[in-house]
Amino acid sequence: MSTALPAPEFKPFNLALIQLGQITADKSANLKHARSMIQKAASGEGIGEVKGKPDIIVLPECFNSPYGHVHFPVYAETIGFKHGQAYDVQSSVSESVKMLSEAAKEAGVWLLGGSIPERDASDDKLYNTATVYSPQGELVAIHRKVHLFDIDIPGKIKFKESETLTGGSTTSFFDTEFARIGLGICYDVRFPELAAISARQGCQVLIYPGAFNTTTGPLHWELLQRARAVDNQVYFSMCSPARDLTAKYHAWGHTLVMDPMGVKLIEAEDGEYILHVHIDPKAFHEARAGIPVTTQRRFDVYPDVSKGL
Ligand SMILES: NC(=O)CC(=O)C(=O)O
Repeated sequence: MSTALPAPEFKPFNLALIQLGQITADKSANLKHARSMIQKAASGEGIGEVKGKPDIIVLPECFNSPYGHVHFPVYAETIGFKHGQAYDVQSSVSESVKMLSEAAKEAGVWLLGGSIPERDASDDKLYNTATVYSPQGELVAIHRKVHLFDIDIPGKIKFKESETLTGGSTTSFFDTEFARIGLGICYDVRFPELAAISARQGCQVLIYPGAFNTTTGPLHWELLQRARAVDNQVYFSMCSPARDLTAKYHAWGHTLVMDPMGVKLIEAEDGEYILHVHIDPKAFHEARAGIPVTTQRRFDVYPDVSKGL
C-alpha cells in the first residue's frame, strides 16, 4: 500500500478486543453472537480500567467459521474489495461484510472485523482475510494473511493452511482520526519484516487478529508481541478466539496489548472476554525519544525493508 500520505497525528484512544467464544459450525449463529458481543463492547461491557465507549473494536482470526483448512472452502465468502476503489456494502454478496458494516455503523465505532475465509471470484483462490469498517459502516481496508500457517511439530501439532489457502501479497494499514493502524494476521507476527514495514510506513499501532494454539501459544504468543512492539516502538496487540476444547483446533486465547516499551497493558485468560484498554501516545513518544533506534538505523550496512514497495 502506498505511503504517499503522512500518518495521522497519534491521539489517545480506547481499544476494545473481543476474545470471541461460541464459534461453531453454524455460521449464522457465529455472526449473531459476534454482533451481540460488538454491541456489548460498544456499551463498555468487559474487563479493563477503561469504561465507556471504545473508539475501535477488534474481533479475532476466523471469527465466523471453525479454524481449519477443510473448513475454509465451505465458509468462504466473496468480498470483492479493491484498495483505492469505492466499495458498496449494500451490494456486497458477503453476509459477514454486511453484518460487520451494520454493527460498526450502529455502534458508531471503527471495527477491525477479525478475519474470515475469503474466495476471490476472479480466480477462485481462497484467502484468510481481515476487513476494517469506519464508524459510518464503510469497508475501508482488507488484509489477506501473507504468511500461511504451515507447521509440523511432531507429536504436537500439524497444520497446513496452504492445503486450501493462498497467501496475500500486500502489506496493509488504515488511517483513523487517532492513529495509523497496521494489519497482519496471526502467523504474520513471526515475520519481523512485515511489522517493520508497517512501522516505517508510519503506523503507531499494529493489530493482528490471531489464533495461536496450546503448543505454540505458551512459548511464543507473548514473546513475539513484545518483540514486535519493542523492535518497532509501537503498540502491538493480537486478538484471539476463546479456547474451545470441543473444537478440533484449541486456540490459545490470552488476547493482549503491549505498549512500545514492551509493557503488557492487559491480558485475557482463555475464556470469552471483552478487554478495554486506553492507548496513550505519550508512551510511544517517550520510547522513541529515550531509545532513538528509529533514527539510528544503519541502512548503509543493511537494506531498509520498507523501500521499494
Ligand atoms: N495460527 C497461526 O496462524 C499461527 C500460530 O498458531 C503460530 O504461529 O504458532
